[in-house]
Amino acid sequence: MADPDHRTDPAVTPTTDVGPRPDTVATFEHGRLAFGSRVLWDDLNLRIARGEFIAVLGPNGSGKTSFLRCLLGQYPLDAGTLDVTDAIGYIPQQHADDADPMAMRGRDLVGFGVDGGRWGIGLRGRSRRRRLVDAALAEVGATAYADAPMGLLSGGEQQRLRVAQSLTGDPTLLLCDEPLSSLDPTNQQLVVELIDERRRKADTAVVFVTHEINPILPYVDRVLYLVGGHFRIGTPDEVMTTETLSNLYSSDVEVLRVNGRLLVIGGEDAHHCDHRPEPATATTQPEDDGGRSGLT
Ligand SMILES: Nc1ncnc2c1ncn2[C@@H]1O[C@H](COP(=O)(O)OP(=O)(O)OP(=O)(O)O)[C@@H](O)[C@H]1O
Repeated sequence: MADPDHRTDPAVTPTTDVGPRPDTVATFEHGRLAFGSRVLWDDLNLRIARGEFIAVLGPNGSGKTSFLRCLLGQYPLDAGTLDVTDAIGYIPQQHADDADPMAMRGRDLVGFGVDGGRWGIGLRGRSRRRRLVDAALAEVGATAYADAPMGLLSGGEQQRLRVAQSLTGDPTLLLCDEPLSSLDPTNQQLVVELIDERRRKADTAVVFVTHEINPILPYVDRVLYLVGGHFRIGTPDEVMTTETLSNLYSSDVEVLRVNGRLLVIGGEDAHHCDHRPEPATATTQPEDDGGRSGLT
């Protein structure tokens, strides 16, 4: 967790602890990712511990999926280092499935997690595959409909199968890219509980990209909030405040707590400044920015 010595702003954790630790699944040190002149983040120092639940928040285009892609090894950092476990499970955005939903059964989808969809695996491979698929289906309670075509299943059942697919490799780090979108509140709750159960049972770290923090708020240890090349890291109580988000968005944002839920007013509108770097303002950092600005 936070190293008090690195704190420049008592409200947030700007630069989290760095250095090797056995209970760590990923460590960014001075990480920077940019596409051309567009900097998504710079000087990112973040250690993700076993069993930790991290929510990645931010407006469209702020770099949430790119953050997952870095962890998956698909996007190399432009500067700094990333040390990450290779035992990673991944729940992609729902529309990422490209197979015919009526031609594919649930267990086929889960099997892709074992062999990536390769054909021609030998007999020994097949029995191992079946064992891993059955175990993953049981872990998420999806055995009963594993042989039905995906296209006949509800959104919640389909998402359960995607969670199963992500667990076949026994991950120590589970990356979730908006797994709740297009689910109703009941199924959102079921899927979050499933993911959190895995976290608790196997001490698997969870990095959860979402536009809506409320369904996961009770489970979240820390938030990584990305906006237009800036970021904040800290507990929900530290980051999800009027002061911190107004500072991050460089505009008025109000955070209200209503019946245990967070209501953020203004942030989504403000995000459209994410192309804001201009020569005159790009190098101007808020006083408490602690060097976390990604603007160059
Ligand atoms: N391979 C790439 N090459 C160039 N630009 C890219 C690439 N990948 C992402 N980007 C750009 O980086 C920015 C961040 O994209 P990313 O998909 O990470 O955002 P996001 O926060 O996940 O957005 P959303 O909430 O809409 O899913 C976008 O402007 C996107 O166009």
